[in-house]
Amino acid sequence: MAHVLHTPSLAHFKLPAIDNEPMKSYAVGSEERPKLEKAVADMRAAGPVEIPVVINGEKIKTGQTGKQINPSEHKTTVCTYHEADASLIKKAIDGALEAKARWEAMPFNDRAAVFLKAADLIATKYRYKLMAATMLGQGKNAWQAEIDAAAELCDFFRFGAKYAEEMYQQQPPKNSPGVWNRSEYRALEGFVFAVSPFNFTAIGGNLAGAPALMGNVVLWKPSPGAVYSNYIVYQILEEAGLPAGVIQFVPGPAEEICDVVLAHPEFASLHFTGSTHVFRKLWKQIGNNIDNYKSYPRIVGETGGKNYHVLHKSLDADGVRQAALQTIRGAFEYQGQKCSACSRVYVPESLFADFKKVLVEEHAKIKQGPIHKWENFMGPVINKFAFDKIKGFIDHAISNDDCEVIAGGKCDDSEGYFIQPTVIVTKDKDAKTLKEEIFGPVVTLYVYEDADFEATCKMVSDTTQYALTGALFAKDREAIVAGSNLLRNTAGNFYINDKCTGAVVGQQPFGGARGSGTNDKAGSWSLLLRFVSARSVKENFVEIDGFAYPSNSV
Ligand SMILES: NC(=O)c1ccc[n+]([C@@H]2O[C@H](COP(=O)([O-])OP(=O)(O)OC[C@H]3O[C@@H](n4cnc5c(N)ncnc54)[C@H](O)[C@@H]3O)[C@@H](O)[C@H]2O)c1
Ligand SMILES: N[C@@H](CCC=O)C(=O)O
Repeated sequence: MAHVLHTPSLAHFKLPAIDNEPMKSYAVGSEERPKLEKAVADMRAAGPVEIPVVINGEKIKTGQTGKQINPSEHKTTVCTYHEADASLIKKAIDGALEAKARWEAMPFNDRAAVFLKAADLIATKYRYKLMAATMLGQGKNAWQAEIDAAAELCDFFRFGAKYAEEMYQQQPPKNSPGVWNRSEYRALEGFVFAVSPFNFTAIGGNLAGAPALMGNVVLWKPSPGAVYSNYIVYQILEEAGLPAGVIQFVPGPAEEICDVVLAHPEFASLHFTGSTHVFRKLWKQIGNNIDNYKSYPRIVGETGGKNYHVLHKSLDADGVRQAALQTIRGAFEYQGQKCSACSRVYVPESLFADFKKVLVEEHAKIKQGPIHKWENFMGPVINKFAFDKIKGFIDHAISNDDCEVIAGGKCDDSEGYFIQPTVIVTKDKDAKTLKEEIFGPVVTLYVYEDADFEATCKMVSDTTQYALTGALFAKDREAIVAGSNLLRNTAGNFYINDKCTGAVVGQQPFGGARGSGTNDKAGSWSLLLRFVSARSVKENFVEIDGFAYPSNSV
């Protein structure tokens, strides 16, 4: 059995003050611009790197490899990664369980220090390298890489420590005379399985990092579309002092890995972000294995969205223009590959001509191309599968009499996976592109009669299975109140006169309900609560004279 440390508590430590990581602009002439340019150029010149599986700190080259390509120029490989197979996954689970006793016994300030140091390493020494890997591997431009791989990841680690500290301070409010009541927030028994998506480097770091911060051990299966950046995050945690075995980095074939992990009796929790159908499949698999587990697994999943902007007739000309500009950003930044991306817009008839005019004029100014060309607001979608899927939605709209493509619509995968930002107008409230998640740069507009605002809010609610993000643009305060109420359950993140993307850790805790996930709110205390199992401890200081109650006296 692993030796458990007995560490004296010599003080209650207070974390340093926590704030959002300041964002750099990368404008021409800024200090940071040439540094990032150099990091991207160096990474392109260096060619593909080789990434191992990491188990118990040991870098393992299995010889069974996959590759991550640069979606801006798909002939270029960003990394070749070794894949874990079933026997390595078993080894990873055994090693994690071995590492567990020491890690969960480590004082909180020491665990927190690892993540605070990792955040500082990301903000400084590794900022540009991590951003370059996110740009080249995941097709983000500089600004999108900054808000993800630098700012959000730092925020997840730092605010995570702050929320954990606050959670540990939650103690029973009452003690009867001669009694001391205490609450302990134990790590889960067993291990956590983190399965991360391609689209946010920060999400990968948080899926593995948040449970580990709470004293858990974690198997982290990254997405094939984000292995390079995710491995750098792993290495940063290692450099920050994360003990071997606490997070096992196991890229590889998703289904094979999931089959081994989800069948294991010590499987304690799934921490997933990705598509709704994969999450449901994994949930069913867990359900089917329920008799085999030592504990009831905690299932935490943030999944797809069909996010909306609703405009109200009270907007003036400036308000309409703002709504159009915010729609361009919300729908097309990072090529619409944010779970929060705006995918449908409901516009009152009286505003439609003006809204469409601004939208189409501004759309014509969008520059798209490889992300290492700085003028590009948009880059490629992640891979061939995504390209074909998104093109399928556009082709469907082109061939459908109820739909009109009013901007964009062209797709070109000759060098990279480029899909033009596409605007569709439909007369059909149940159009496919109004209902299904596309996860690409396609937005569908639906025009409603000015008098039908309430019915339209109901339509927004009833059209899809999702409830992730949404925005209401209005000037009239009564309309804002009415719309906010009518749309209450349509979005876990709701915006008033702002786009439906861009949640910031510590400011807008993120997550949706219905088909969009368990809404445990990434970047908040409530997420951390899912990775602990509380123990109530009552200590008694008083002795009793006998077992009988006073009421037994006669
Ligand atoms: N709600 C959120 O916070 C949030 C954030 C980011 C992304 N997303 C969602 O993620 C999706 C896009 O990301 P993606 O393309 O990486 O998602 P995805 O579902 O294809 O992949 C996510 C992870 O699941 C794994 N996976 C894929 N198929 C699997 C299978 N059959 N069995 C087991 N594991 C499997 C992948 O390898 C990856 O690690 C979108 O639906 C988007 O809305 C949601
Ligand atoms: N934090 C992101 C969502 C992450 C999903 O991809 C946002 O709010 O735009």
